Amino acid sequence: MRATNVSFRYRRGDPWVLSDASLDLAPGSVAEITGPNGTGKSTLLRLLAGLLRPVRGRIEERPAVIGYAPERFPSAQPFTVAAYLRHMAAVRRVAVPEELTARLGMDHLLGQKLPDLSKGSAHKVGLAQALAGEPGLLILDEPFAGLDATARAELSVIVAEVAARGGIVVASDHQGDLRSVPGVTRYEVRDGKIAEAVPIVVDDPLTTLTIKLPQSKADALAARLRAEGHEVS
Ligand SMILES: Nc1ncnc2c1ncn2[C@@H]1O[C@H](COP(=O)(O)OP(=O)(O)OP(=O)(O)O)[C@@H](O)[C@H]1O
Repeated sequence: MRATNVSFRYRRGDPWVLSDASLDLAPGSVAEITGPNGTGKSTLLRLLAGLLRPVRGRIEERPAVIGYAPERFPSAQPFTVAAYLRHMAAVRRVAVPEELTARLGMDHLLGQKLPDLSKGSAHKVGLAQALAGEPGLLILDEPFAGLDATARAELSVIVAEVAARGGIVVASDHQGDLRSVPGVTRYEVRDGKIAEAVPIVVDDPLTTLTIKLPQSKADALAARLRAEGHEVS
């Protein structure tokens, strides 16, 4: 799949979010999308998923079965979890993700109404519907946020399985969990472009650094460090 010279802005007169941005994704690849806050990561993911159309440029060879999980699951819908998953599977013409709900530890949620779910549980519903049907393209916006440790570990395994089957996985991931998946390529969205980021050396042991700085500069430094792939809490 290929995005070539893609430019996008939400409205005429708005600043361009992406400008002549290109990205090549081979079958079986896992791409982590990084970048400072508000730089266009979610926009890029929606463009790749086909939910937004480039204003200029083109996206080609997109796999037929696409799974997309947004950063925030829209839980204000009058369905139970089971009914929602059945409905989405029918709309997408894929199988109901029964095995996946067990793997994500959400079988006990199936009878609950979507608006009654906690944020983490609602997030799992979004993931389960995206993972249904063995997607050839899996787009995940901050998939690990709000998940319990067991579900986080299982999701990494599922992502690796999708890639091993030849699927393309593209995800933003502030938490850094995706890096446990072998062969992840990191890309940074910055100034409207997409560039391959410096690879993280997984074997390099992590250390914790305490930094004291003026409060007013903390957010900007945290964003910069996250964009470089560091864990910041
Ligand atoms: N629906 C929308 N309408 C208009 N502008 C939007 C819309 N969604 C996002 N934007 C703008 O597009 C730019 C990129 O936003 P986007 O959400 O893609 O960034 P992001 O890198 O995912 O941010 P974050 O790290 O905070 O999640 C921002 O300036 C944002 O305000």
